[in-house]
Amino acid sequence: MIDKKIILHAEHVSKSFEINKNHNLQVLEDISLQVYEGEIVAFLGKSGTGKSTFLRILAGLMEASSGKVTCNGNVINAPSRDMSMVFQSFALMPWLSVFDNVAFGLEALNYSKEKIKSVAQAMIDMIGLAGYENSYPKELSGGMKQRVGLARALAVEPDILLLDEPFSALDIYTAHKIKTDLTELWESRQIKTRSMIIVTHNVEEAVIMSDRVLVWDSNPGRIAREFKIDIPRSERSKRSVLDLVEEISHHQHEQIAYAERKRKPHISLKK
Ligand SMILES: Nc1ncnc2c1ncn2[C@@H]1O[C@H](COP(=O)(O)OP(=O)(O)OP(=O)(O)O)[C@@H](O)[C@H]1O
Repeated sequence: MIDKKIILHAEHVSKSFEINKNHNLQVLEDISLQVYEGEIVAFLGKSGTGKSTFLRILAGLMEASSGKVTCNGNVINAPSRDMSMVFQSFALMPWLSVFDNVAFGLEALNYSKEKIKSVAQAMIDMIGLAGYENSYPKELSGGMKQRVGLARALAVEPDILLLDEPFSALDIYTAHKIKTDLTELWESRQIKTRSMIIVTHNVEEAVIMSDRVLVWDSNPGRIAREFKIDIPRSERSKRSVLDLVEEISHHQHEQIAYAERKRKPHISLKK
């Protein structure tokens, strides 16, 4: 068996926030994760399980309380050019045109003006925004804004793309189209990204897009279970993944029911 290369490695990551002098909220507890070259990993879980917090720690946007993250063997304690992030809220700069939003990250890479221009234009064409170079975010639909977010993140050719609920603000048709485009770019290797992590609440999205679904549990947040998706991506359709979607949804319902039972006081009715 050929050993797969680990690109991103989190070791025993915990995080707590100080709520007040007497109270720390433990959001993540002892999370370890290895992300390999060539895979898409989905984080699936209900709200508040700490998925976004963990993603921010992986991206170097937030410090862990304990534990360590390395990307390509380098310790992450600040944003790294090996990783880019795509946000649910798009996080575009409203005062910049589509072209300048996409070119923004390239300017930090000390590329020549010509190279910035050609890379940004190639990315705009690839992601389906040709003709909108001079538009401003306020003139775009949600789907187009997220295409700009993706083009900006991909332009710097990150090894890892981190996607924090990238489709949840979009209508289902637009979301479906962008997901399909992104997975096609990934499958055909038109993008140089070697791994992706996608945070989602949507079981079907996780199963259709990823190679591994990691189901999160809360209080404190942790990875509770892993489901491997062995169906080739090109053969995945709503029908072919139905059993897996049902199995994962069933697991999630059991998790929620168990948490509810723990939360509620036991009531016994005596005659
Ligand atoms: N800066 C912060 N200070 C205090 N608490 C925080 C902070 N950031 C996150 N939290 C808390 O950490 C917990 C996990 O939040 P997080 O956003 O990581 O969860 P999530 O699983 O991504 O949820 P969602 O799917 O709704 O985005 C929540 O209880 C949240 O209130």
